[in-house]
Amino acid sequence: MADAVMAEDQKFCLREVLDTFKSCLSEDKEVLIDQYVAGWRGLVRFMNSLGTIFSFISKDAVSKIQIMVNHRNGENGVQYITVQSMVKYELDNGLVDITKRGSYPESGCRTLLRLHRALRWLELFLERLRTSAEDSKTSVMCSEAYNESLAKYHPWLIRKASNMAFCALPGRPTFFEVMNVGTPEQVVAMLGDALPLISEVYQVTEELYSKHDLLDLP
Ligand SMILES: CCCCCCCCCCCCC/C=C/[C@@H](O)[C@H](COP(=O)(O)O)NC(=O)CCCCCCCCCCCCCCC
Repeated sequence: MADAVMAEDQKFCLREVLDTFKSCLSEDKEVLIDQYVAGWRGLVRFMNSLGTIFSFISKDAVSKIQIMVNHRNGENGVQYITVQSMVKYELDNGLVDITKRGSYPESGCRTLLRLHRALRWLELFLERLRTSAEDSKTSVMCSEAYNESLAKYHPWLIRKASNMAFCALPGRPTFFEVMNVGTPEQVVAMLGDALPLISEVYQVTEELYSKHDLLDLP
């Protein structure tokens, strides 16, 4: 059993996780929810391997992932194949709380919006990692990326807890090792490959949400 767990762990490689995000866009640029959710699952697994101090973050991410999986497995699962079809279905059927929280606290639209905002954090953080010098601090890169993105949607206590957790991040060399991608040069190259795709997934979602006025869903 222990061996099986070890083998599982050894297989873990951040390249595969980021590749999942690459596979999120369909040919006609729709965002595929199964792949999007699989990408987040992989990232959460990576975060868990960094220590239990991140478990309050991973709990929230896991619960949002689970809400999306439940929509996909529900009787209207086919409506949730892409973010585009989900938005249309939920809006057409009045399944979204638009101005204040009410009957639909677990709508796909508001849940995915939270992950979407976190994707912006990821994009900013990975870009900082990619261009960082050897002696740069991951905690600083992480909190700068956070302050420019997710922080503005979080209350004071969450911001405080998040910034404390970031301080527990390992230094750049160890962080790169845990990514299990290869040499630092290979990590940087991999990030350079993955980032444009992550950024495109973010942009496509952002434009869709903006077009339907969904960027502030409660
Ligand atoms: C590697 C370091 C990990 C840093 C993670 C940075 C993100 C910090 C997010 C802090 C969230 C704190 C938990 C609570 C959040 C909720 O209040 C809040 C609002 O939800 P509500 O409207 O339902 O109430 N939720 C959210 O904003 C969604 C947060 C989702 C966070 C997903 C984080 C996954 C991190 C994956 C890290 C992978 C790093 C890979 C780098 C090579």
